[in-house]
Amino acid sequence: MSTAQRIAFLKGHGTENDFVIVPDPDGRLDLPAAAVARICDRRAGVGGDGLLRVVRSAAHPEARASADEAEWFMDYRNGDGSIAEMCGNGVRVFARYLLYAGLAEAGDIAIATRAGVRRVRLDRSGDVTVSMGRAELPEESVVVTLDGRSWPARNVNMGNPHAVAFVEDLAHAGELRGVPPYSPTAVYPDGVNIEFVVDRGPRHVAMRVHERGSGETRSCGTGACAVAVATARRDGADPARTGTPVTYTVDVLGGSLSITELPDGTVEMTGPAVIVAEGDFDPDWLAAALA
Ligand SMILES: N[C@@H](CCC[C@H](N)C(=O)O)C(=O)O
Repeated sequence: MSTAQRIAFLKGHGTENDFVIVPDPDGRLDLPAAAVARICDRRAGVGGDGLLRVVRSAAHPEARASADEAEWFMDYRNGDGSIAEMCGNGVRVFARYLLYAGLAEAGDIAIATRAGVRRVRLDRSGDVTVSMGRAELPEESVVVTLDGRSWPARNVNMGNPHAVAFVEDLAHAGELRGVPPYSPTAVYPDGVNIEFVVDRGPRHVAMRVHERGSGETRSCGTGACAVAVATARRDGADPARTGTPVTYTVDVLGGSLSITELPDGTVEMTGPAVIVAEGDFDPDWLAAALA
């Protein structure tokens, strides 16, 4: 057994969008993209759709300015190691971890992300609610193509980019092995998360998602918010105009999320967040992954 210092990790998920959580309060760990991809590898690593590094805002250059408002920064990485601005399921799991580790109290927790500070409400058990900020709906949109069929997709930004396509049948989405082609690609210079959506009933939809940097996942929180807002506009609902909140249930492969758009334009997401396991990286394995 190596005598090198052991680094802890945990595993968690939110509606089966799963994450490796790496506590690094003082921001000492340098995690290059290749190391993150190795850790998230489902065969050769711990396995996960993404990685959540838990860093004190004061110890991270991208979050230092938010340190007075939010003690902790969610350094989110996709499964391929790329950096994303925001992760909706991730921020619920991140908050659950803070409580689990005794780093925060139940109630309201502010968490710094690359998309800004997000406020999270949670108790010792039960669902977690996050104020996800406002959805932006840029005019430029794309056409998404899959298995020889094409659909227009609504452009929604939840801090990260989404293209929401309403389809007749989720089976049309096949296995979503690669990035579904979209055009014009210039609309999303940094890539995009693509949601395929069907109606399930009044204010109730189901989606599948191909995530930028992770492939098809069983859930995407920011994607579910984007879907709820795009569906509301399609249905002629706009809380900012009517003053009435609108709630959609969004089914994902890994469960269900409740998304409410409020009259002030902000979006609230409620769903589960689970810590599954904790352990240590083998120091030699980690050293090789970091090399
Ligand atoms: N699964 C996440 C989104 C993670 C980031 C995304 N893949 C991106 O690159 O923007 C969620 O729950 O929101």
